[in-house]
Amino acid sequence: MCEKDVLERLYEVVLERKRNPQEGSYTCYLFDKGLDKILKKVGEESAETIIAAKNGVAPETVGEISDLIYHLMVLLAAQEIPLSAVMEELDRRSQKIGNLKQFHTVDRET
Ligand SMILES: N=c1c2ncn([C@@H]3O[C@H](COP(=O)(O)OP(=O)(O)OP(=O)(O)O)[C@@H](O)[C@H]3O)c2ncn1[C@@H]1O[C@H](COP(=O)(O)O)[C@@H](O)[C@H]1O
Repeated sequence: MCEKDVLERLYEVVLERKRNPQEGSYTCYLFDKGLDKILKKVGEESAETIIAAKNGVAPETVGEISDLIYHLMVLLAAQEIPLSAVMEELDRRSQKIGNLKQFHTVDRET
């Protein structure tokens, strides 16, 4: 099973929670709390990802990235942005290689 399938299934579950709230659902708790709470969680999970990566413990980094991706899915659903919009953007970018801009090269040399 490829990563895209997992993401699509996760996004579907998140959308389903938004449409049909369920007791005991953490996703519903986030939608109930609203956008500020969802954004705080995205920030928190981003910071935890950075610290886990800095500590160099791969399973912790994987866990934090998974938390971050889940909360990003909730953010997409909250903003009514389809996951396919992100997939299409990534796909569009994959058509182009050699994306390093000239000024990045200069930055590294100085
Ligand atoms: N992928 C996830 C997922 N990743 C992380 N989390 C939850 O995110 C929370 C993050 O933990 P924290 O300690 O940072 O937060 P907390 O202290 O529990 O709560 P707050 O700080 O947000 O108040 C935990 O409660 C995790 O269980 C997730 N909750 C749900 N999912 C997916 O969503 C599906 C539906 O879940 P429910 O909505 O709970 O039914 C699940 O089957 C999963 O596929």
